[in-house]
Parts: sequence; C-alpha cells; structure tokens
Amino acid sequence: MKVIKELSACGGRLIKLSHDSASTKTNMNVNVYLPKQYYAQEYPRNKRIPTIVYLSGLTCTPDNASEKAFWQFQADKYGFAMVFPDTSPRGESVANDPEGSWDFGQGAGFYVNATQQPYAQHYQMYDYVHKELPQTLDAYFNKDGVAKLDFLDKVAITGHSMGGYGAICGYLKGYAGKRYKSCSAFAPIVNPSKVAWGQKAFKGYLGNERAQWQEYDPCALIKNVQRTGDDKILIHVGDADPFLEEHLKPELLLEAVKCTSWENHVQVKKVHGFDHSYYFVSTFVPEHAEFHAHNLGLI
Ligand SMILES: N[C@@H](CCC(=O)N[C@@H](CS)C(=O)NCC(=O)O)C(=O)O
Repeated sequence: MKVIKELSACGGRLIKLSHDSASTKTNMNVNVYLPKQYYAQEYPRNKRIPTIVYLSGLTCTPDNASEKAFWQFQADKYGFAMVFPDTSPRGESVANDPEGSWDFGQGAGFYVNATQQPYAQHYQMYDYVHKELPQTLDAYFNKDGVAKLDFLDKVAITGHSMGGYGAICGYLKGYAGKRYKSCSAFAPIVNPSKVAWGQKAFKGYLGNERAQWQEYDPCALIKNVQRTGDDKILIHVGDADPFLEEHLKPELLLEAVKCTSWENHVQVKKVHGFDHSYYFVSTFVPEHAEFHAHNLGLI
C-alpha cells in the first residue's frame, strides 16, 4: 500500500492509496475517507469505526464519488469511514473494449470475475472488491496494535449505476455469511442479463453461457436468498434518468421479489426530475447515510 496523496476534507482526511493487487495482477487505486472520529483522542479504544464501500459507475475512478457525492459530511456526522474502489483494472497490458466504447473494459469491470479471454487475466473485480481489498485495508490500517477501522465485519455497501448493481450483487452473494450489514443503491442496473449494458459486459467477461450470468444477476440471485430480520435494500432512481428505461429498469427487481421473503423489503424510490448525475447521487446520499448508520448500529 502506498499513499499517493492525503487531503483534509470536512473534519477528516481523504487518503488516496495505490497497491498491487493479487486478484487483478495490476496496480489498483483506492480512496479511503477517515472521518473526524478517527482522529479524535477520546474515540473509545475498544470500538472500531464501521465502513461503507461505495462502488462507482461506468467511466469512474475512485475520485468521482470522492469529489462529488459528499459522503464525507455524513461520515463525520455518524462516524463511519468510506472506501471508494476503482471500477476496473487499468494499464497498457489490460484488455479493453474492442469497439473502444466506455461501457465495457477499463472503467467498466462490472465487479465480476471474468472467465473469458482476454479479460480473465485481469478482470477479477468480484474477488478484488469483496475479498482482497478489505483484507488489504485491514492489514494496512490496523497494524501495530491499532485496530480502529472495521473493514471486515461492520461493513455496508452501496453504489451508483454499474456500482449499484455491484453493491446489490455482492450483498446478495454474501448474504448467508452476513458479509455486508446493509445495502443500498443509486440508479442501479438491477437485471444485467436483460439489458444492453449488462448483456455486453456478461458476454465479454462471462461468455455466452447464460447460466453463468445468473450467478451475478440480482434478479436471479434474490430469489434464492432467504431474507432475515428486518433487512431492506434501499434504492433511489431519478425519473429523468436517461438510462432508466433501457438499462436500469428497477421495476424488474420489484417483480423478481414478488412472493419471496424480499417482497416489501426492496424499496425503490423514484424521485421526480432527477437524472443520472452526481447532482442526483449527492442529493440522496444523506438518506442513504442515515439508512446505513442505522443498520451499522451507529444510531
Ligand atoms: N460517459 C457517458 C456517461 C456515463 C455515465 O453517466 N457514467 C456515470 C456512471 S454510470 C458516472 O458516474 N459518470 C461519471 C461522473 O458523472 O462523474 C456519456 O458520455 O454519456
């Protein structure tokens, strides 16, 4: 782990890190926001600061949400840290979209483990985000007898668009083991097998065998996950989102949960006049922050 830059933001610090990843076999960038509580002398020694992982959408780096979602204010308010991973492996040796489009390849890893060449070599984003990165952050930040940050247990996940998809997918796949304690999404792609962005990505990364796609499709996964307690998934989407009808289709998730344990536990809030941008995301970050703070036991 190497610190590229450290910046003061709100009451805490944004740490821009890079590290060699065993999963992607590339160097990966990640931003971590440490809230003001991390720096407070009086923060209880036996209490770890929980984290929220924010998965970004197509074309993003860790910087988009760090700069434009305004999670930092909320992190200080409730006392959680934020993790902003990258959206794909990058570099000259990393295969890209043959068409040169922005919806596949670098900046568009879809948080899956690719099985198809030439992508399988580096595009192992599922393992990277859900397994390797939290372990790496834990080892880096919680060393020398200091264990102030919780990257492994009290962790929530959220994301935007492709990242909203990645968040719901990771939450459901890890649900039996309670990998994440809370999940929400902003304008997520909920049924990638059925929409153009998802089909292009799944074909490229996972191949033509549609059975493989179901392993990563929230609308298929959720039918086989037994909900417990009062768990809910919170989703916002703008009704002026240009991708709503073709790629996002949140109604398909509501259809998928009918007559399952998730019925009435997936809340899709369609908000009037909002598009797909960070003006939309940042507007609803406070509501998502409160939702996660509650589920992480901070309020
Ligand atoms: N680059 C695409 C837009 C892709 C897009 O909207 N990406 C979203 C996530 S799916 C995003 O967060 N973009 C970066 C940003 O707004 O900072 C275009 O030119 O139409």
